[in-house]
Amino acid sequence: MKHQLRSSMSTEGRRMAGARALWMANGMKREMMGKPIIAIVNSFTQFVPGHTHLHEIGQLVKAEIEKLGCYAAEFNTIAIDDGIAMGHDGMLYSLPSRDLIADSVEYMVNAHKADAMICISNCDKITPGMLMAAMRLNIPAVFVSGGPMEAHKINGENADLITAMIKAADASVSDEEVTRIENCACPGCGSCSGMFTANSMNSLTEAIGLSLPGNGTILATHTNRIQLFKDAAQLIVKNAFKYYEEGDDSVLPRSIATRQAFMNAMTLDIAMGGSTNTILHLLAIANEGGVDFKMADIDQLSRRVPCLCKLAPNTQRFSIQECNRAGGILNILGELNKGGLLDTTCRRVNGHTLAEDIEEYSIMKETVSSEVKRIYSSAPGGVFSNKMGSQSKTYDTLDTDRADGCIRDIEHAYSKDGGLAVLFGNIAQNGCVVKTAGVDASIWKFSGPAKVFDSQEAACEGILGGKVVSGDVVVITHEGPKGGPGMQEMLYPTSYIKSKHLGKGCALITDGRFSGGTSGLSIGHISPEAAAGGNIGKIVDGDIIDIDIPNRSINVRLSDEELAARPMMPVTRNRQVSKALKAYASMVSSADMGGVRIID
Ligand SMILES: CC[C@H](C)C(=O)C(=O)O
Ligand SMILES: [Mg+2]
Repeated sequence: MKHQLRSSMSTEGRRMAGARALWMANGMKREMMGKPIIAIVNSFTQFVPGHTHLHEIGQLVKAEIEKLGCYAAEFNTIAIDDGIAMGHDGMLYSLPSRDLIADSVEYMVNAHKADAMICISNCDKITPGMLMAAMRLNIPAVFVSGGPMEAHKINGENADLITAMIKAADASVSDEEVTRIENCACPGCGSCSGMFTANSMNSLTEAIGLSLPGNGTILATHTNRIQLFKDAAQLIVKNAFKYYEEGDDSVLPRSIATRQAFMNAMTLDIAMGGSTNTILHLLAIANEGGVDFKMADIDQLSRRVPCLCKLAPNTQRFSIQECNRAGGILNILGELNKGGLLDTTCRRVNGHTLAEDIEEYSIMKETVSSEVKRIYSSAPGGVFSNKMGSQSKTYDTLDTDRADGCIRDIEHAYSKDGGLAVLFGNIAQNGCVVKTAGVDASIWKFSGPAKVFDSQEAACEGILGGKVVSGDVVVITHEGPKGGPGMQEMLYPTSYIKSKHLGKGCALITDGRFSGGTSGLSIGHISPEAAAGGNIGKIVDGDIIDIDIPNRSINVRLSDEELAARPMMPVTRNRQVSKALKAYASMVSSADMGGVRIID
């Protein structure tokens, strides 16, 4: 049964003459009326290298769509660069911007009754914000991200912005060395080259099935990225007609991003040691679509999914470009499928099932198609460029070494249970998260005295000032979604712990969150947060904290009675919070629900 075009609201009927006049003033041809109007949700900005190359691509997509007879209208969302916003109170705005992006997409698409949308995202909060909007609106949608940044290597090891941050705070490193590293750490456009949050989310979008093969790993500078945009533009038109002309609901985001798809995506996330932010965002995206996907599901998966792929910051040997050479996301999924860990019946935005795409895009088959070789041979250009598709270098061979290559098979897994874990205990009755893939196995069990700080800034000062010593557990409170507000990423304190060469000697726990660039024994998203009365707010210096990743527990060594009798520690910091952020804080949930807005 056909579906009526949403846009008919403003293009049909005598009384909409004014709206039609305005559509034609925008450039719509009269013969386009009565066909789907496609929104191009772009996110170009020159504040973020992951978005600085998106200016022209929106109009290239428009041209591709209009060749097929549909009118396409581009608009832009905001995009915050976490790596620039952090280290000061700019980071308070990062997570709140996710929900602002989701709202801005809803406003534009519903105000103008667009029929379908192609979402051009990339960095940390933009992809999840647009995914939240897609699940909220549930109109035909295709995702295509700006693509990952090339990785700079020094003596075969990754040298990225995390390297720059750690070296810069290490007094033993010269100014010249710091300058040398910062000059090469980010060699142009794209989302920072490790399995940080942006690349984690763009890879998960590919796993969920809302983007095309290669979306998570084809480099931003490669010409194959432009081909991906052209393919996505053609696909959104095809899907819009399937939905409105044929009544085919299978192209809708909620038909694709089902509970099974979320479980597949989380399985991938655990297997690749993705950023812990993905847990926060997947919970929020599922919530928008009414999908039953909770922290308990993540905990259950983390106990049986092996870690099959480690990229920066979990290793300095590989980054996204090497993952692409090993077959990218669909080949990690292929290895997981061999272990029966996926539901491959899930249908994807290209109309295929996951089983079909895993089979078609495997690089381990006898004969690999030229299309598959083209995608996974995309290699770095090796020169600075902030222009999309500025080079077309290729690898001579693909990485099919599943024993010691970038992607492992289950027999050669880094660990039998995954790269992410959920812990519970009297500090986190509703859970907290840790990226196990980034924790040295020697400290999966750790106990030590608390050193408590009620702000990220105070913690940074304490770590750099020598207040934190080997054996300590750094506790950063009142940095949750409500308490911060905005649940800051704690990349600076976790990096400073490394700068002070305490990486294996200290733990850090917080109701805040971590950048995907964080590794080490860093436990975040503690829920309930201190600002919601959580027990983390009762911890004082010297309390013994017991962390046990294998047994999934985190406790302060106090009896229930002692803990209940403890008062909440007062907040001593002096932080100026704007009205906009206070409004956010007044409605936001703790991290265990994804830091979502609670209205009803
Ligand atoms: C590398 C740090 C990056 C900018 C980030 O914020 C993340 O991955 O979340
Ligand atoms: Mg981030």
